[in-house]
Amino acid sequence: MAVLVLVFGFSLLMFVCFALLKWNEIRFHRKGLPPGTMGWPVFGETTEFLKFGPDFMKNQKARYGNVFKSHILGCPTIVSMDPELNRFILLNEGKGLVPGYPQSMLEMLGKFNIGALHGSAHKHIRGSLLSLVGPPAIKDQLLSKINKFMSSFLLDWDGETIDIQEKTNKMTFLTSFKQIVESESDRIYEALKPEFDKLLLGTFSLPINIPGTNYYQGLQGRKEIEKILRQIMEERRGSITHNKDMLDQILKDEKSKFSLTDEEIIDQMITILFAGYETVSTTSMMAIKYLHDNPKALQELREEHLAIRRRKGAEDHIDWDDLKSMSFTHCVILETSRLASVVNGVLRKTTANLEMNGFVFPKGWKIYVYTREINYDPFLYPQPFSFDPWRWLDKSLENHKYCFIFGGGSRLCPGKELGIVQISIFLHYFVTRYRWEEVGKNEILKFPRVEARNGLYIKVSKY
Ligand code: HEM
Repeated sequence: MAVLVLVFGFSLLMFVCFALLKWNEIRFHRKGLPPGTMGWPVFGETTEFLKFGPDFMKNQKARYGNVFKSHILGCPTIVSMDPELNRFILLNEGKGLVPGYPQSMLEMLGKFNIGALHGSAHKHIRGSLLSLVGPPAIKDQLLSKINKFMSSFLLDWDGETIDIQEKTNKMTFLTSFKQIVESESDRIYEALKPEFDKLLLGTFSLPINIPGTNYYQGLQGRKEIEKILRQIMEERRGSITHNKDMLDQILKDEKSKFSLTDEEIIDQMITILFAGYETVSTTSMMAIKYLHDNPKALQELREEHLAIRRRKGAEDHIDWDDLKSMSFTHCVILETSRLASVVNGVLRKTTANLEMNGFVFPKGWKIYVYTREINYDPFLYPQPFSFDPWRWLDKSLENHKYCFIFGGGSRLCPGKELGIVQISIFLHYFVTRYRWEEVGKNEILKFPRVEARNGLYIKVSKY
C-alpha cells in the first residue's frame, strides 16, 4: 500500500512539473521565436544559468544553435552567441533596440544615468561624460591625479600578506572618487563608502522595496549619497576656490557645451563611480594572478616599467609619453580582460517586434548579447586558454570586428582609456616596487562575475 501511495505521489509530482513547464512554454510561445526552453514559471532557467554559467550556455548552444530563447533573471530573453548578430545588435541601437539593464540597476544609478537613456539624451550625457573621462581630460588633468594616488597607495606593502582583491577594490574606488571630488574626498570618504556599498548590492537585487531587502538598502544608500553630493555642490557654488576635479569641471566650466541639471550631475557622478569599479578592480586583480603564473610575461612587463624608471628621477611621475611607451602593458591588460572575461556580455531590450537571423525577437524581450564565447575562439585567439599577451602586439586584433571586450557601437566603453591608464599605473608601481607569491589556495569564480571567493592572498616583498 505504502509503495502504491509513493508511486502515485511521485507520478502526480511529475505530472505537475511537466504541466508547469509546458504552461510556461505555451505562455511565451510566438510564431518564429528561436528554439530553446523557458524553464519554470517566474524563475525560468535562472538557477541553471547562475549555477552552471558558461556550461549552461554551451549546452543550450549545442542543442539549439547560436541563438536561443530562455527565461533568465526574471525576463523572457533571447541569448545571442552569434558574433555577426552580436555585432549587428551593438551597431544598430535605435532601430528597435535599447539597453536592457535590470530595473534595480536603473533605480540605483538614477533616471539620468547613461544606461537608462537613448537617442539624443544618450548623446548629450555621453558627450559630457567623454569630456570628463576621455583622452584630453586624462592628459590634462586625470593622469597626474592617478599617478599621485597610486604612488602613495602602493607604499609600504613590503613584508605584508595582503588580499589583493580587497586592495584593488579599494584602489579603484578611491582613485575615481578623488578624480570626481578631490578636496572633499578625505572628509566624506567614511560617510560615503558604506552607502556606495549598499547601492552596489542594490543594483543586482530583486526590486522589492521593503526594509531589510538589498533593494531597499540600495535605495537608502543612494539617498545618502545624493544628500552628500548635493551639499558639496552647494558649498562649491558658494566658493571662489577652483578645484581641478570633475565636479568643478561640470559645475563651473562656462565654455562647456554640456550643461547638466543637478539631478543629471549626481547620476553622472554615481555612474562614473559605478561603471569603472568592478571592471577596473577585477582586471587589476586578475593581471596580478596571470603575471604570477606566467613569469616570462612578468619579466617583460617589469622590463618595460624599469626602463621608464631608469629615465626618470625617483620622485618623477609618469607622463603622457611614458604612458604611450607602455605597449606590452597594454597587451597584458587586453589579454587579462579576454582570458578572464571580465565582461560576459551586455543586455539590450527590444522596443518593437524585430526580425533578425530569420527569427522573431518579440517587443519587450531582453537580448543577452553574450560575448564571452568569442573571447575563446581558437581562430581569433590560437590556444585561447593560455595567457599570451604577445598576441596583442598585432594591433589588428584589438580593432577586429568581433573584439567586444569594451563593447561596441554607440555604447563602446567611454572609460576604456581611463580604465587602461588606471591599471597601467597600478601595474607600474606594483612591479617596479615589489615581487610577490601567492599564499594558500585561492579560488577564483569566473561566473556570473569574476571574483576570488575568499580573497586572493599574496605575500609581498621589496623588488
Ligand atoms: C577594464 C575596464 C573596463 C571594461 C572591460 C569596460 C567594459 C565596458 C563594456 C563592455 C561596455 C558596454 C556596455 C553596453 O554596451 O551596454 C561599457 C560601457 C560603459 N563603460 Fe566601461 N569598461 C571599463 C572601464 C570603464 C571605466 C573606468 C569607466 C568610467 C568612466 C567606464 C564607464 C562606462 C560607461 C559609462 C559605459 C556606458 C556607455 C554608454 O552607455 O554609452 N568603463 N564598458
